[in-house]
Amino acid sequence: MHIAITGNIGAGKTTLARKLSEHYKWGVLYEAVEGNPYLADFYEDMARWSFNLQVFFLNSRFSQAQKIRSMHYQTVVQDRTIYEDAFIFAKNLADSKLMEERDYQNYLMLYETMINAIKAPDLIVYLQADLPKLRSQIQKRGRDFEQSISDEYLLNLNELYENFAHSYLDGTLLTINVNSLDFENNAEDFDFIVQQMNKALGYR
Ligand SMILES: Nc1ncnc2c1ncn2[C@@H]1O[C@H](COP(=O)(O)OP(=O)(O)OP(=O)(O)O)[C@@H](O)[C@H]1O
Repeated sequence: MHIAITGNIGAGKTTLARKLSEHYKWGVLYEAVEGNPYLADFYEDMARWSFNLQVFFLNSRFSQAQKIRSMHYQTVVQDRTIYEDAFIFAKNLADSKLMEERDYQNYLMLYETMINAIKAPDLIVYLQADLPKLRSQIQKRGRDFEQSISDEYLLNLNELYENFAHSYLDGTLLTINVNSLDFENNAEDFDFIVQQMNKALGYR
């Protein structure tokens, strides 16, 4: 089974993916930040590096989805989906004129070819968080290159996340508002998420 966690930068996907994999004894595939050849440059100059970064993420997410389906004997939780790359991050860059229209169209054609070759996750868990929560987590994590992220960028992404969550029809999507949750340090908060997931997965 393929479980995917979606949500804006700093929503807590990586932490939740880790905690869920420990709790359910699932496999886990993280987003590759170390070893990403474009990410730091992208945050310095988005217009220059947007297309390069998007192609890198698209390929990495596509390989993950293929790998998960080939591991049919095991449930795997994935930190971020290919949908977010195309309909949230790349779209935001095109809308903001930080990616040329012809590059975005080229990217979307590549995305279409790829999406036809993979299956949708069995469950998507969307971690919904407002700006103050995202900001505080980004600050806490302290990655140098993320400190330049503007409020506007995060707010635009949040709007696209909401559109995505409301229009997603390829499978089940569970929305969890995490503004007042601390599922990393508070067992009750983590339990609250597990209960909702059990229900969505049809577990008792
Ligand atoms: N398609 C994309 N376009 C632009 N930036 C992306 C894309 N996918 C991921 N990123 C960036 O790569 C980095 C990934 O970091 P990480 O895996 O820690 O996830 P995160 O989004 O910060 O989430 P969380 O805190 O919820 O785990 C972030 O800076 C994120 O914004």
